[in-house]
Amino acid sequence: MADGDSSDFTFCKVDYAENDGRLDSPNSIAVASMTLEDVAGDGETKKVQDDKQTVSPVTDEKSSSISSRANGVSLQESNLKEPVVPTSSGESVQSNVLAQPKPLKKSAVRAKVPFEKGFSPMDWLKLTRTHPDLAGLKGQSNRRLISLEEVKQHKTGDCVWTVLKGRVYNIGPYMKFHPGGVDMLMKGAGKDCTALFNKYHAWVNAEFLLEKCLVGYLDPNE
Ligand code: HEM
Repeated sequence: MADGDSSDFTFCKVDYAENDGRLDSPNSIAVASMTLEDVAGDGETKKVQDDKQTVSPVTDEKSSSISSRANGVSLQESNLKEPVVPTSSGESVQSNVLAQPKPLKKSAVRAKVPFEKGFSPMDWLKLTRTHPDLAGLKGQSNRRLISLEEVKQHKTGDCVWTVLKGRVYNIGPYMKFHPGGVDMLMKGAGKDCTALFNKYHAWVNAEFLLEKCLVGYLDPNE
């Protein structure tokens, strides 16, 4: 920019001058103010944007407080301290929802373990397509009822059984493919892992992922 040029930027300036010093109701909010002179350097002064651009808040003239007509929420008299919730009868009720935020539910610490080469989710999908008997059924039906006692007896090697949402799976072949690692998956070995599963990733579609690992169903009469 050539000498003598001037530029003046003002961002988000709130004008309280005509507002008796109160902070609840600005009369105008300057969004951006910019004056550029001699932009092209040809001696001709051009005003790119002039004067204060103001956005007036939606104002209730009587009370000069901000009110949102779109959602019917009024901040009148509240001085923005507490949220005001509209009721079905149309009146506004003071709410302390924001004043006392609910404590966040502590979520489980999640840590992904790097995959060994050949053990990515895509490799698992390929394996399930080429090896239909990952459950190790050897011709047995995968619709039979299985007791928890029998599940407990399968905790090692290629035969690691777990119960998930009433189904019994052999998770042995899935071990090295599990994104949470072998150690984590082994916590479900020989027992019902539904609670642990939901704690870490209730959204995971195990029914699909472990389809070929289905051994049977947990006997509900136990
Ligand atoms: C038994 C069937 C299970 C299946 C099919 C399974 C599957 C998965 C899948 C697909 C992910 C990746 C999730 C994502 O990217 O958002 C994952 C991650 C994980 N899983 Fe499992 N899981 C099983 C059981 C368990 C159990 C019993 C535990 C804990 C004891 C566990 C702990 C974790 C952890 C800590 C992660 C890493 C967290 C993350 O994704 O950031 N999983 N599991």
